[in-house]
Amino acid sequence: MATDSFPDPFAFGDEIGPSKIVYLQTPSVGLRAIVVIDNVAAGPAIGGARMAPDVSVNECFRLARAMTLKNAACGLRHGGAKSVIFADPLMPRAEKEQLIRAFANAIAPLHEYIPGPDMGTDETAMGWIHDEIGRAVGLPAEMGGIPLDFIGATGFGVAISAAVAAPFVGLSLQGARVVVQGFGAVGEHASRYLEKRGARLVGVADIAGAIVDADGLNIEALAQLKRAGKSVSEYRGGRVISNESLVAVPCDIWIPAARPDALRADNVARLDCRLVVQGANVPATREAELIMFERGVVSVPDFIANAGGVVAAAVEYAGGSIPAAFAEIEEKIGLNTRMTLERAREAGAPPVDAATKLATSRLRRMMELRRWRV
Ligand SMILES: NC(=O)C1=CN([C@@H]2O[C@H](COP(=O)(O)OP(=O)(O)OC[C@H]3O[C@@H](n4cnc5c(N)ncnc54)[C@H](OP(=O)(O)O)[C@@H]3O)[C@@H](O)[C@H]2O)C=CC1
Ligand SMILES: O=C(O)CCC(=O)C(=O)O
Repeated sequence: MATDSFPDPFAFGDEIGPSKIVYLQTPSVGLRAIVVIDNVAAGPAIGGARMAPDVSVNECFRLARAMTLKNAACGLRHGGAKSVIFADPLMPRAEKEQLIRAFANAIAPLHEYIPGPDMGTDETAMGWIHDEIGRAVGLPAEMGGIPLDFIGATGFGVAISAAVAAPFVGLSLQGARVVVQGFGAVGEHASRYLEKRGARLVGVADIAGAIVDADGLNIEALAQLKRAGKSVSEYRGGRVISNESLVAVPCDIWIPAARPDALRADNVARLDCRLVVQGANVPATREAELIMFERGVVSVPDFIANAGGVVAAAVEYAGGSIPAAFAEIEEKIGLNTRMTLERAREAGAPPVDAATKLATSRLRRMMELRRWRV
């Protein structure tokens, strides 16, 4: 199927999906977007709408698959999808609103896709989409939504996952040293929730730089810098290091909370920690997972640890409340983290393999119940 100028559109296909890859263009407003609806056996697919200038179809597919596994692992009545709007998220607000509203209209016929916030979009953007087509999650509280990023749903889940995983590496969160790559919605809230449980943040990075302090960084001071549009590397005190060096900062728990493939074959051996809890989506390559396993670093996969946002989104979709969302996140992520690490230990296998089995066995059961399996 592939030609020299166009990739094979079925290259990603396997027994799970994707069910649709849709390219969207509205030239009059400069909209260019891709939606990957991976699998809808469990119900309409929920997945973030990302705004970024540089995401490939392959990356969008990997993100959609992560949503399929995440939603299945959590037993949600939703399939997995992801979308990317190719644009600079820092564009002027009026232009962004026009683009997002155009995106909403372009996805209107894709009834099996429910968009949520992701990197470069937020609850306001979801409000615009809902206003256009009556379908989005992670809505502003004023619209009856659960503002996922404001309440730190994903960061809370990451902290729960870390708390359950810690004893598997003989660690207590009390006094545990934590490094976080990315200080956005996930990174900041994960840092805060872990600090509440006694851990201390000893290293953090954003796009512009990284800062470390073995005695602990002040999270509120870092948050103030970000609110003022500055980099965490402008923090007073501590030591500025390069972004590439963050991976080697001595700590107990290393949390990727930024872009894909942060941990790769060429840098993962530099990790100096016992536990990795994946806040970002697809932050470790397959090779990196295997190297961590060989080196005895326990790695909790993204679709287990970072499900807090989508669990809250599903609760919102079903008409539930913020306290109900927190309770479900704690229960589902705690249980999935424990089952993943126990099964990995029993099988002598990397946690990502145990977690994939856990998610796909639930998914296959749902696929068997659907007519279109035949
Ligand atoms: N928000 C959510 O509920 C969920 C998010 N995720 C995933 O978590 C990750 C982060 O999402 P979210 O926090 O919402 O995104 P945000 O845009 O709020 O934050 C991303 C952070 O990562 C930083 N960053 C980007 N690139 C780099 C880099 N190369 N090195 C270091 N830091 C970098 C950004 O820096 P700067 O501040 O300078 O821009 C920013 O601080 C993504 O992979 C996302 O898909 C997964 C589940 C749910
Ligand atoms: O934003 C949402 O609704 C779902 C969260 C999401 O996209 C993710 O977990 O990556």
